[in-house]
Amino acid sequence: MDNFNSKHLSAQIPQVVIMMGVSGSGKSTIMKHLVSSWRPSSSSTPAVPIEGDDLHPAANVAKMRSGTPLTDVDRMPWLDAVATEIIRVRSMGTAVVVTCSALRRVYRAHLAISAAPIELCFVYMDMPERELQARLEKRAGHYMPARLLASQLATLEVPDPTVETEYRVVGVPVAPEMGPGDVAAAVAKAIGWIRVNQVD
Ligand SMILES: Nc1ncnc2c1ncn2[C@@H]1O[C@H](COP(=O)(O)OP(=O)(O)OP(=O)(O)O)[C@@H](O)[C@H]1O
Ligand SMILES: O=C(O)[C@H](O)[C@@H](O)[C@H](O)[C@H](O)CO
Repeated sequence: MDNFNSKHLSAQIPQVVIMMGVSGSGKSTIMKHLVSSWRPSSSSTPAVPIEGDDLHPAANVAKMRSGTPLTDVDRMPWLDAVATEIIRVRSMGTAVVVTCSALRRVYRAHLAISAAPIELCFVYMDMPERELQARLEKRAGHYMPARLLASQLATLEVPDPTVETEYRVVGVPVAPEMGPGDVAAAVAKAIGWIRVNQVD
C-alpha cells in the first residue's frame, strides 16, 4: 500500500478529499478530526465537511436499516447527490472533506467525472476485517447494521495503482491501536496537509 501513496499523488496538494472505504472504517470520525485540525497549506480557511451518509435517498437508508445491501442502481442517485454537493461547496473556494464509501472503481470514476474539472483525491481507509467488525458491533445509533459488513467487503474494489482507470488515491493503513487523532494525522501526512494553527 505504501508505495502507491507518493506514486499516485501529483505535485498539487489535494483540496477535495474523499474518505472512502467500507462501513466502520472511520470515514466520518476521521473527517471531523481532519477538518478541525488540518488544512492544505494554501488555504487560510478551514476545510468544509460533507457527510455522504446524509445524502442517501430515504429508500437507501431504509434498505440498509433493514439489512439489505445497496445495489449499483441504488447507489447512482446517491453518487450524483454527493458530486452535486462537492461542486456546490467547492464553489465557495474552501477545501472539502467528503465521506463516501465509493467501494467500486466505477463509483470513484463516476464521482470524479461528475465533479470535473474539480480534482478529487480519494483516501482509502485500510483496516483489518476483525477490527471493522468489532467497531460496528460496538457502534450505537447508526442505521447501518454490522451484518452488512460482509457485503461491503465483497463489493469493495481495493484501489489498485496498476489499474489504468484508477483515480488519484492514497491508501492509509489503520492499525487498531491508532486513535482518531493518529489516523487523521496519518491521512494529513499522506495528502500533504498541515496543522490548522501551524505557522507557514
Ligand atoms: N481511530 C479510531 N479508534 C477507535 N474507534 C474508532 C476510530 N475511528 C472510528 N472509530 C469508531 O468506529 C466506529 C465506526 O466509525 P465511523 O462511524 O466513523 O465509520 P464510517 O466509515 O463512517 O462508517 P459508515 O460508513 O457506516 O458511516 C464508530 O463507533 C467510531 O467511533
Ligand atoms: O455504499 C454503500 O453501501 C453505502 O454508502 C454504505 O457504505 C453506507 O453509506 C454507510 O456505510 C452507512 O453509514
